[in-house]
Amino acid sequence: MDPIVKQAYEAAKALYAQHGIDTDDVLRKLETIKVSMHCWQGDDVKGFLNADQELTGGISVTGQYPGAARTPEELRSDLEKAFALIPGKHKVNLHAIYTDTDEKVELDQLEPRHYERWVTWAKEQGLGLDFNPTCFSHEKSSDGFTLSHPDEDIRQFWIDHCKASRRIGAYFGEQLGQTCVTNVWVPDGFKDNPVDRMTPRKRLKASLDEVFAEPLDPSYNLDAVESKLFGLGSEAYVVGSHEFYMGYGLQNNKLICLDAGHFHPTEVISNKLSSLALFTSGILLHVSRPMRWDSDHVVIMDDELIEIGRELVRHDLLGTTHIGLDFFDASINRVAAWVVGTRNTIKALLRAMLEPVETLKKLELEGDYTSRLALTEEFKSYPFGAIWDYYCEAQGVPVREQWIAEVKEYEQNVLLQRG
Ligand SMILES: C[C@H](O)[C@H](O)[C@@H](O)C(=O)CO
Ligand SMILES: [Mn+2]
Repeated sequence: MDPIVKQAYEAAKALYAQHGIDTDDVLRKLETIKVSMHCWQGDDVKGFLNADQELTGGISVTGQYPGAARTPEELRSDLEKAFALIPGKHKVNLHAIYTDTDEKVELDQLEPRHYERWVTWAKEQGLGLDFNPTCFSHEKSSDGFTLSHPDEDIRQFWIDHCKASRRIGAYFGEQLGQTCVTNVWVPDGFKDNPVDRMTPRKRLKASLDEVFAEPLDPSYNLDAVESKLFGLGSEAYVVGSHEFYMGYGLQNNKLICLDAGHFHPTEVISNKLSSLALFTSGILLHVSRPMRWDSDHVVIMDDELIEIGRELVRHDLLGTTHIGLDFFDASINRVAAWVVGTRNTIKALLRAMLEPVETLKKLELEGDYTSRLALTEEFKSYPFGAIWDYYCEAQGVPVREQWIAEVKEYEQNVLLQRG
């Protein structure tokens, strides 16, 4: 252990102890928290099934940074590099288009065997896997509709794809001994004001009922549904709105996925957790960073990330909340994007765990808002960085910015060789 890191930790530990916070305990708890790192940051949401297809569904990746993964092997190598720079053991979130198979297979025909190599790798790496049907970047979604499509055959195709996806999720869970969260997001919506807002929602509801009809062991697979306010090309109306999925999820005991970029620009998901948690058995988060729109920027330590961490910690929601990441930036090194976003998400949880929550709650209850504000502000400059550095060192990953040199070396030796 680096003596400077150790010394700084001991000094910080003593400061936190004055407020009854046991930093060793905090780090033991932090170690148990898994973040689901999304595979699609590694190749700009292309996947391997129909890699030539244009990215559709109202999402967009901008940037030309070299080195995107072109094969499952390359993507796994990049993920391994990122995980080597992130403390803790985590999960990888796969989209259906990230098959690893020599077969040419359609989305509605997918089977667990098309992901066997991912499972073998996840076992070797001690990682969990999550899953998502891919209801975009396909000729059958070219007019912007999938599970709510008016054409029965097309709708059935997407229903069958989502059913297949749940079985793949259950296979992941059973094989890896870690529950897989399979998250359904569909882009369906209208660019301009619709006349009939209700009928597409009726069709989406009926489709979901079919998708979820098969009972699966919840210790293997948990279903989630993800809403959205608008997308590129669905600015006026999205079928799967927040109200739609909140209703559907509550009525059908599904995890409700809150994506930080899927609401009005000033609306935050942190403020939703304490309400939803009262009525759901669990929540899925897509931690992202919308900039003026659902831009999916890399997650930074901004006010909203700090607040998400606080809500999860203060209300003891870590046991029932599945934390996933969802951003894609092709203008910077993609491995670095993962590392920055994932380290920040874990660090935000640590920051929240290092706050004197009981004292603050007591002050609030007593109506001493002056002390509540003053103490909250003072804690912003408490030395959580020293605890973080110690955690990184203890977990065998680079301390502070030392990881940047490793990414640069990997870029030279691996990413730039991809042409
Ligand atoms: C690629 C993901 O499925 C996608 O980002 C989805 O989760 C989403 O947030 C769409 O805006
Ligand atoms: Mn999302």
